[in-house]
Amino acid sequence: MKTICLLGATGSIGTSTLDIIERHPEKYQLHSVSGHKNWQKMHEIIQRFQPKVVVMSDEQSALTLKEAMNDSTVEVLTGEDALIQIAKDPIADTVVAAIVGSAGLQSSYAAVCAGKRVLLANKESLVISGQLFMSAVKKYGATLLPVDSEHNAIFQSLPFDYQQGKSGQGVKKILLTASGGPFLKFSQQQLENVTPEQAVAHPNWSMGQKISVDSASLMNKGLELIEACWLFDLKVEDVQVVVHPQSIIHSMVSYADGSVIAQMGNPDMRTPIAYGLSYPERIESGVEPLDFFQINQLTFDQADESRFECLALAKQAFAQGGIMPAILNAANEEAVDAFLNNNIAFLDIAKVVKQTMSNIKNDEVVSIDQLMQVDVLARTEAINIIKGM
Ligand SMILES: NC(=O)C1=CN([C@@H]2O[C@H](COP(=O)(O)OP(=O)(O)OC[C@H]3O[C@@H](n4cnc5c(N)ncnc54)[C@H](OP(=O)(O)O)[C@@H]3O)[C@@H](O)[C@H]2O)C=CC1
Ligand SMILES: CC(=O)[C@@H](O)[C@H](O)COP(=O)(O)O
Ligand SMILES: [Mn+2]
Repeated sequence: MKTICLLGATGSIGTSTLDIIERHPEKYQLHSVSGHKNWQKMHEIIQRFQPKVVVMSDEQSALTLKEAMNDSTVEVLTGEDALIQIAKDPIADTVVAAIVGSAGLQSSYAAVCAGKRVLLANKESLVISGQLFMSAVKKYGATLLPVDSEHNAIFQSLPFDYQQGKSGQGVKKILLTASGGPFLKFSQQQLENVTPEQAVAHPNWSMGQKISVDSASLMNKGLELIEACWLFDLKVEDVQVVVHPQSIIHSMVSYADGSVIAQMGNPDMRTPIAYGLSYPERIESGVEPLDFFQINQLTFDQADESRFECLALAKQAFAQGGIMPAILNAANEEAVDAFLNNNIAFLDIAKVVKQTMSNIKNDEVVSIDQLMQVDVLARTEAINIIKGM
C-alpha cells in the first residue's frame, strides 16, 4: 500500500490522480491533499477520500472550508509552511506535485529533500531551479518520476539504466512532440486578435488555464525543453521539438543504431499518472487503448519560432543560465494572468517576457530562497511592463 500526499488536488492533474487512486483502493491511500482557493471542490474530495490532513494555501478559503465541514477528524491547515509540512511528512511515501507555477516549487523541493517518490507535474520547479533540484534528488535519494506527458513518454522510451541515472546507452536525440496548440495554423495577423477563450481551448488535452495558454504560445514547449534537459541530463542541441498536432505520440527517443522508440496513447493524463504511481509495474488507468483504425494520420512538422517567440525566449533563458529561467517563468506567469484577465493581447505575452528578461541582470543561483526572491522581483518588473502597455 502506498500512502499519498497530493499537492494541487483541486486542479486538473489532481482530479486525474484522484481518479486513479479511487480505481485502486487496495494499492493507494490518500493521506494529505492541498488546494488553494477552490474550497468547494476540496469539500467534495474530503467526503470522497477522507484524507487526514488538508491544506488550503489561501487563508480565507481554509477558514471557509472549516466552516463548511462538520467532520472534526480532518485537520485543515493553511500557508506555505503547511504545504512543506505535508510534502515532507514521513507518513506519506509518495508525493504528487501538481500545484501550478512557481507556487509549487518549495513543496516539491521539500518532497525531494525528504527522499520521497515524487511524481512531478509541476514543470516550473525544474525550470526555475533545475540544478539545485536535480542535485537534491541525488543527494537525498529521491525517486523522481516525470508526469508531464512528454517527459513520461521519454522516460518510458529510455533504457532502464538511463532511467536510473546512467546517461549514454546509445541515446542520440530526444524528439519532444508539440501539438502546436489551438493557433498552430494562425497567421501573425490572426494571432493579434485571439481571445483567452480561444487560447484555453486546447485541441487535444483538457488542462488548467495557465498551461493551456502556455501550449497556445508554445511557452509550454520551451518550459518542457528546459525540463527535459534537467531531467535527462541533456543539452538543448540533444532535444528536437517536433510538431505533431494529433498528440498520439507523446515523445520519442532516437538511438545510435537508427531505432526510434516512441510512447503512444490517447491524450489522457491518467496514463502517465498511473505509470508514475505504479512504476515499475503497470495498472489499469481507465484510458481506452488506441484504436489504430480510427486514427486517420500522424503528421510531423518543424516549430515556427518566428510566430511563436516564447519557444525561442525559453531557449535563450536556458542558454543564459543562472537565474534567467526563473525570470522567464515569473514574467510568463504574470503575462498569462494579464492575458486571461483581458489586460494584454496574446502577442504581448512574449513582449512582457522578453522585456523582463532584458531589464533584470542575470546572476548565479545560490539557493531556493534566493530563487523565490527572484520570482517576486521578476513579477514586479513584469507587472510594471504590463501597466505601461
Ligand atoms: N493539466 C495537465 O494536463 C498537465 C499539467 N501539467 C503541470 O501540472 C501543474 C498543474 O497543472 P493543472 O492541474 O493543469 O493546473 P490547474 O490550474 O488545473 O490546478 C492547479 C492547482 O494548483 C493550486 N494552486 C493554484 N495557485 C496556487 C498557489 N498560489 N498556491 C498553492 N496552490 C495553488 C490550485 O488550487 P485551487 O484550484 O484550489 O485554487 C490547483 O489545485 C502545472 O505545473 C502544469 O504545467 C503538466 C502536464 C499536463
Ligand atoms: C498533457 C501535457 O503534457 C501538456 O503539457 C501537453 O503537452 C500540452 O500540449 P502541447 O504543449 O504540446 O500543446
Ligand atoms: Mn506536456
